[in-house]
Amino acid sequence: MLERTIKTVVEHYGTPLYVYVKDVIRYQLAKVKRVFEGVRMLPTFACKANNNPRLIQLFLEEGFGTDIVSLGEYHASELAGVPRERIVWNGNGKTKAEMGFLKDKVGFINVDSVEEAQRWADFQSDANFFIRINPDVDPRTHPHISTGIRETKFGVHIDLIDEALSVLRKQGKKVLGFHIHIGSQITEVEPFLEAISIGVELSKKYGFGCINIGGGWGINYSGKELNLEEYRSKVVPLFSSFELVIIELGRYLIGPAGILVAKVEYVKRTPYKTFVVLDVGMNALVRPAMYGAHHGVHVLEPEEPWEESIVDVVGPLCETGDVIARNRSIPIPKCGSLMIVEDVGAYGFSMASNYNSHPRPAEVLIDLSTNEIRLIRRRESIEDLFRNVE
Ligand SMILES: Cc1ncc(COP(=O)(O)O)c(C=O)c1O
Ligand SMILES: N[C@@H](CCCC[NH3+])C(=O)O
Repeated sequence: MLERTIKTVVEHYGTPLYVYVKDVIRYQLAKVKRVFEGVRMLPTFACKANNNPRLIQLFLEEGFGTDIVSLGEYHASELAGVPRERIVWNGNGKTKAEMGFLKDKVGFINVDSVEEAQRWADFQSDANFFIRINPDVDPRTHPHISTGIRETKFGVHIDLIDEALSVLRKQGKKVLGFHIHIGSQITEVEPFLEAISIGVELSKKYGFGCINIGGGWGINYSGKELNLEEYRSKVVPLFSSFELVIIELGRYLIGPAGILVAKVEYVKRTPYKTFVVLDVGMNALVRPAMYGAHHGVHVLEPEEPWEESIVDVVGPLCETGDVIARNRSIPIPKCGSLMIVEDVGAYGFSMASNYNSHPRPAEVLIDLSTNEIRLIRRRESIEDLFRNVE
């Protein structure tokens, strides 16, 4: 059924195309809600994973707010209609211009350093402040997306908490608690348990009844994902005495709901290797090139006779690293047929670029239960690329 819908959608909107499946979003949301049953919380969606306001709206309808890191993400939240009291502002490099603009437009501000705390002296704000701590816990994920070990640029070292707190309090800022976010695509419960336990102990020591536990839940790209039963049984009991627990999930909510639909231009055979050449590459999906990330690929129409080969699935860009999938055993696709790249709902479109002057793909939201198909971002045009040229 999904395949038939995809063909219909492509007839209307062409390729390359990001397609999000509402039914999967609902499924992910239900799983998250089940984990936190009985906990007093503010769940937020991390807009950096996907900034489409029409998707943010789906989370808003389910009681979510947003985690933002820029004026652009604030604007995405505003377009979606997210109320101030549900917006959490993160970032290790908040500019004074951003501080002046956002100081009374967000409900929560996570302060990343003593130096940032000092900069807040220039601004009045009645927002709720949290101090992001660096718990020095290894999340056992890709080094580029590991944020909670002491070598990374994020968070206040535990020895500097008193200083950050006193700087903010002297300014009359309302400090409600600690924020902990140790990284992304974390598939083991232990690092969460370790880091959040540190946050909980510190909250007790400082008398805080609120805590922000960040995001980072890992999804199943290639066999392993975070075990939510284990998370519920080991981590959630830590929250029993808190009056507010904030979470900032991105990937878990939207990652599995997105696919990238590409067209197979042709199959190139050399004496050494076979390449499936798509009409899209690292310009629309940079994760494989950037992190060596694995995304499942699915051939809709195999060549006859059916022949499985080991191939590299590549894009059209002038970069050797422009690879979507490396050394995969898949059926050889028919030229001109469609190929699907899986689990790209998070950090797919939001990290897409115009490299080699390719316009970014369109985005479509589909609901398999009602057959509803909705274009939620039109394809960029060549004119869009040069709109700002003077
Ligand atoms: C502060 C903060 N919160 C939340 C997130 C969302 O992370 P994820 O998409 O892994 O849930 C990130 C990204 O890692 C982040 O930096
Ligand atoms: N961009 C990363 C996730 C980074 C999370 C940001 N704090 C990825 O694609 O996996």
